[in-house]
Amino acid sequence: IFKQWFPQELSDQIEKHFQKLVTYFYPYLQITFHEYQGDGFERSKAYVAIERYLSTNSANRAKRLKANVVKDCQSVVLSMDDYEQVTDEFKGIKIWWTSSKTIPQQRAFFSNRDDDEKRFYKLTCHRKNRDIVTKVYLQHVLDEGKAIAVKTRQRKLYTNNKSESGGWGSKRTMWSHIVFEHPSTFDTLAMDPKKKKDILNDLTTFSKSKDYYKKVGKSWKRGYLLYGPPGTGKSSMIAAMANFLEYDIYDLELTSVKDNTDLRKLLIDTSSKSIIVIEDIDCSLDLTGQRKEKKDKKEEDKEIKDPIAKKMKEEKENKGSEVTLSGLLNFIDGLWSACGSERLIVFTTNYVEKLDPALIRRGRMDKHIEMSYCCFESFKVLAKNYLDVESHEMFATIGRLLEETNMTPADVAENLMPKSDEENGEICLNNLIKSLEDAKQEARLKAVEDAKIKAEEEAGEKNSEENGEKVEESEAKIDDEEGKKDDEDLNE
Ligand SMILES: Nc1ncnc2c1ncn2[C@@H]1O[C@H](COP(=O)(O)OP(=O)(O)OP(=O)(O)O)[C@@H](O)[C@H]1O
Ligand SMILES: [Mg+2]
Repeated sequence: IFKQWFPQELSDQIEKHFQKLVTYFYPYLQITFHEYQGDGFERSKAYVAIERYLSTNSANRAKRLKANVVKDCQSVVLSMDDYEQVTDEFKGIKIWWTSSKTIPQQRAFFSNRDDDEKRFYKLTCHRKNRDIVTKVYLQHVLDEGKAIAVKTRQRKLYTNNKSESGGWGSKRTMWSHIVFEHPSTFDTLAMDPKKKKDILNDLTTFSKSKDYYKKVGKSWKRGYLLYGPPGTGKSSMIAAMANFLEYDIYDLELTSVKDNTDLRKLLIDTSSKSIIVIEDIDCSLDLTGQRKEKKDKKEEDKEIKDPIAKKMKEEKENKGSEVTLSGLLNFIDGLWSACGSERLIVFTTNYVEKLDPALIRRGRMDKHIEMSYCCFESFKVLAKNYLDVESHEMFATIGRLLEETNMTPADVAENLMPKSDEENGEICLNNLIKSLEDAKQEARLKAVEDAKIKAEEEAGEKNSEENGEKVEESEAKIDDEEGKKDDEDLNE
């Protein structure tokens, strides 16, 4: 009726003034957050954060909920259904959140598609609280939402794809991942309790030190070197660290990285809140022997005359990695390593003495952790985890034997694990004592054998020295005699 009686221009004017009048008396402020901003294909980060915030803080008060199964994640996130309203309170201020959507008018009547619907959240609050809501409350919502997202996300275990001669194609990504579900935690990890506490403190301090790192002018990362014999729990420790800090893991396979440039690209493509792991760093690449290798190569090339064989050899060599020690040093502590934040870099090795000192200096590898053979304290943790036994009369014997022999936690754990339904704690502890005694006996025999070999070697050396002296003497004798003969010849 309104449109019929008034001409278009006039009705526009009236509507404009009416709106003005309403805003003049309307005491509320409204802010909308759209799911997609502009032409973006990516969901707005603010929208996602608000969704998470509302789903945990207010969704239980809403009457109609919507379930979203988060992508490649098995958990269900409940959020407010469309056109639902919830109330939130912040420092005594009331804030209303409404979820809503706009539907394009031209949409075909029979169309079921909802991808052109535009969802948004609308915040309503009193105008007098404008400052506190826009400056403090919104920041609080976004931070909370982000923190909830981090807590509920599925953590991932990444590994690098092999880089090909042309680099990674546009479609292929540098890292592939699976969901990270390792059950190892610091509770299940058997090691000296003091050392464990020290590591836990170190990790907690690191994760809270964002501002401190900024203040001292360091990028927010920390290097750990885990070293020790095989089976002492280095890999388990990495998993425990990731579970404790709720970080992702990037397991870097150095031999599949073509060169230093690719190594740098991989680094840039890692996210924050992650652990970058290089396992068995001493075996991954012959980082120190590169120069020597090249010299040898020249000599070998001279020897290989057959052109086909030579070409095949060259091709084989080219396939290998060209990552150098300096490339790796820069990866850990160079300018590029400052991109991203909150990252741990962990190296593991069985032979720490083989590593280049530059690689493990403080600043690159800040904390060196030795994972050693099983001690009595570690055994107690394993006994509790594997057998639910906290004390037993056999513990004293085991403690003594562990001091006398070296056995890795992996071996101890294997002995403690029941192999059938009939095996109870006592049988398993007996098994452990038996294998500890065997190991002790074996070690003793080996020591005797080693001593024997050493003695033989020393005796051999002595003999050869004596022989050498004898040879020299006889050579001198021969020389003398020959000299005399020559003199006689000359005289004749
Ligand atoms: N300290 C430990 N606490 C608990 N379990 C352990 C410990 N050390 C080893 N284990 C057990 O032994 C197995 C092997 O351990 P892990 O793979 O962590 O050893 P590692 O030090 O990484 O060995 P490697 O040097 O050969 O890689 C694990 O599955 C774990 O169950
Ligand atoms: Mg390992």
